[in-house]
Amino acid sequence: MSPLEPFGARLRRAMDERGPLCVGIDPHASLLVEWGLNDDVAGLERFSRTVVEAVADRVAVMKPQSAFFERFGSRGVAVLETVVREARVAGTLVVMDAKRGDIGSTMAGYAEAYLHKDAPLFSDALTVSPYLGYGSLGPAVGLARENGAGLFVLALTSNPEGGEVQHAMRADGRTVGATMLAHLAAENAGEQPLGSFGAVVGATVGDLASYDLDVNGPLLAPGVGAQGATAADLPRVFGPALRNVVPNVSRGVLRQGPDPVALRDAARRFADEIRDVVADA
Ligand SMILES: O=C(O)c1cc(=O)[nH]c(=O)n1[C@@H]1O[C@H](COP(=O)(O)O)[C@@H](O)[C@H]1O
Repeated sequence: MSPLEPFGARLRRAMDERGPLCVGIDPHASLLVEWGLNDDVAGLERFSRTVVEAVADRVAVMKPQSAFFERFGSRGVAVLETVVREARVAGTLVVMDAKRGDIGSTMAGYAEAYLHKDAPLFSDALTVSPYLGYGSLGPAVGLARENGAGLFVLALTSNPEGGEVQHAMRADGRTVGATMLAHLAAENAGEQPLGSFGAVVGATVGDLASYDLDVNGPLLAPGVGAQGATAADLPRVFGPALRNVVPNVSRGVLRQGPDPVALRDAARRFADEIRDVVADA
């Protein structure tokens, strides 16, 4: 596997081989305690390593949530570096969930931090916020292309508050969320087998019939499990775009720990349910 092979192509293959499930690595303080760990750097490290060892050799994607590592300062970020490296070595693709977004010149710095192949936190893809204007993401798009990485752009997020921004109607009659999807479709035009610039579309957002989800890129769908969505909701939400959906489950799997067998079983149950609904669609 060439490190410069585009993320979209690598993701398509991983989804075909392993199914589309993404397991989140979200070391909430409450989960550390539930697992009998201390809410400290040693607990963070044990938690993350256990999750990686349990599932990284079998799921297509893992998504560490940077916030829960940053909370411990530089030592937490050092753990995050290890998690990213070990998960990638185990054969899964890593989406860094840091939801970065800033004016273009600063965005270039964030891009260097996550999307340059020599960066300590280099990840296969990064979540980014386009709400300083889609064009502000330009440096991240460029560096991702150069390094075979990808982006997941927040379009229609899973939280109930997102609608006030994302469903807002623009003067041209399109919603803000639809505009982000249109930018991504343009970014991915002509890419085979799948573009590298995905959208985040929550599994909880309900009927999206009025949105064109055909962006020729992956759709990261958080919200399954703890936020109330189920695999059975996915066909209704995503319609014909279901084939490109990467459902993320974090707490729904993590709450089954710390037993690695229980974590693996939980991931397999979600993966099986998702595979069945995709096959039936
Ligand atoms: O970008 C994300 O991953 C994301 C976007 C979104 O709209 N909603 C959302 O829940 N997420 C992330 O997905 C994960 C969901 O975790 P669970 O609700 O525990 O499965 C968290 O890390 C969230 O930050």
